Amino acid sequence: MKKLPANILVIDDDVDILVSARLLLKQYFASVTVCDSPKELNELLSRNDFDIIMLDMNYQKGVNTGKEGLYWLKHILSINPKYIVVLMTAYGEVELAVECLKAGATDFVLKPWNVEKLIATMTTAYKLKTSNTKLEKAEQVQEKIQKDMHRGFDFVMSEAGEMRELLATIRKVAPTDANILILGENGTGKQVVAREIHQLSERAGEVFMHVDLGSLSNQLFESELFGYAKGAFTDAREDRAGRFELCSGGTIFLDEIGNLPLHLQAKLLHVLQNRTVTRLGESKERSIDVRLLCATNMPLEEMVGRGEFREDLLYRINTVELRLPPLRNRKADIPVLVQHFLASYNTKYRKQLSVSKDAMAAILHYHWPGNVRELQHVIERAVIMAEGEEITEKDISIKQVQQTIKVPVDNLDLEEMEQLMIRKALDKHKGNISKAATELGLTRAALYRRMEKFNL
Ligand SMILES: Nc1ncnc2c1ncn2[C@@H]1O[C@H](COP(=O)(O)OP(=O)(O)OP(=O)(O)O)[C@@H](O)[C@H]1O
Repeated sequence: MKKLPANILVIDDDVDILVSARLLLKQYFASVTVCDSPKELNELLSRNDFDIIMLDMNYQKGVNTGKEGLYWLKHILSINPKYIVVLMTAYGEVELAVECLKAGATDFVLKPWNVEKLIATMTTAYKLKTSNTKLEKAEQVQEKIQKDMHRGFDFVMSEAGEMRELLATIRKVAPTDANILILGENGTGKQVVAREIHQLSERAGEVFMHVDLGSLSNQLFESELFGYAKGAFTDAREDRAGRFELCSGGTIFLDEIGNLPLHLQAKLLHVLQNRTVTRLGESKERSIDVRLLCATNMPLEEMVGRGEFREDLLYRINTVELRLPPLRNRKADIPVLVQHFLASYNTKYRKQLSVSKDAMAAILHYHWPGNVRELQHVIERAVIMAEGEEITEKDISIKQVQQTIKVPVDNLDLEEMEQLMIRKALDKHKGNISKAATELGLTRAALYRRMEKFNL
């Protein structure tokens, strides 16, 4: 028979009872700790994460009032009201047992016990513990999910051109449990890709937890990620699980990992190596089972060279590295993304707009410093502003199109100069190929060839 993964503590001053409880329970449950004095409770509870505590009612020879048991029951529940306590009472102590149930005990067993009844009681108590934990986790996770609800995280990517290989890699690595580091400029879609990986993994039915490390202060970083015990700091009014515990079974996405200060990098490394977390203000370690995805727009390898990022942490997080190219280098994605955003904003603003050829040409020739995020905003604004049936070039408010590109006079790299001049001409003429070609003294075909060469 498969043992239940329960961690049980049995407290009784009668050593014979402890020996037989241990022998019996070990056959059905993963871990059984025994102790002959409730005075050791504080120490035991601070070091271990017990699922069920089996507590005797009397600890002094000749005293059978059960008052001591009631006292220790209350003591345990004052440490954490969520503890599952099963009491051991003798025949004739029914009134006392009822009093204990009112005080918060989960159940009681009669001594001497009937083996089947004892195992059934302990199994039910363990199921109650796990469903309470799931409920607690669900409530806390719900809060985080609610925040994400209004955001659209549909993932679209062209199957053509530059992105084909990247898509293939995403599909290949997603179902594995490999740690993945996603690199790319701001707004290139690192978070969308992380969510897609989670969706394509075996953990899809579990939680996806996004943690923006860039927005957490040092103090918050530890309590948010690892949780805390009541009283660990001034505002810690109750025990709270951290994000790692909350998403156990699922995926954790550490965004902006490059912002993590060195001393916290060491803590994170410890968690990843041991697959356990210790809540602030506690000493016991709790196991976690999470898949790790990280993202950054910072050059982590250079940071390792400068001593700003731990090399051992880098190797732990980048089993697979995905580089999301900036939007300007993945032109095949632009029409797909435009249609995607157009469809969703048409629905949102109750319109049926399409994009005119001129507008699409301008979009294709812009260099999108803000990447997909900027494109999304531009399309939303255009949908709002457009008056006819089409989005025209004038609805596409790409301010930077008009900005002058400075040609560095000390740069003598001919290819780079050529690229800059072409971009400058295209910007000046808002993506109009004929006008840009005339200005550059090239035929349209020659300009197209160069644009292809430079991926413009
Ligand atoms: N491939 C994509 N398909 C659909 N939407 C996308 C895609 N890539 C990006 N987006 C949209 O662009 C916006 C920015 O994406 P996301 O937040 O994933 O980028 P990021 O690289 O994580 O940005 P930052 O580095 O600034 O946090 C989001 O609103 C997202 O929905």
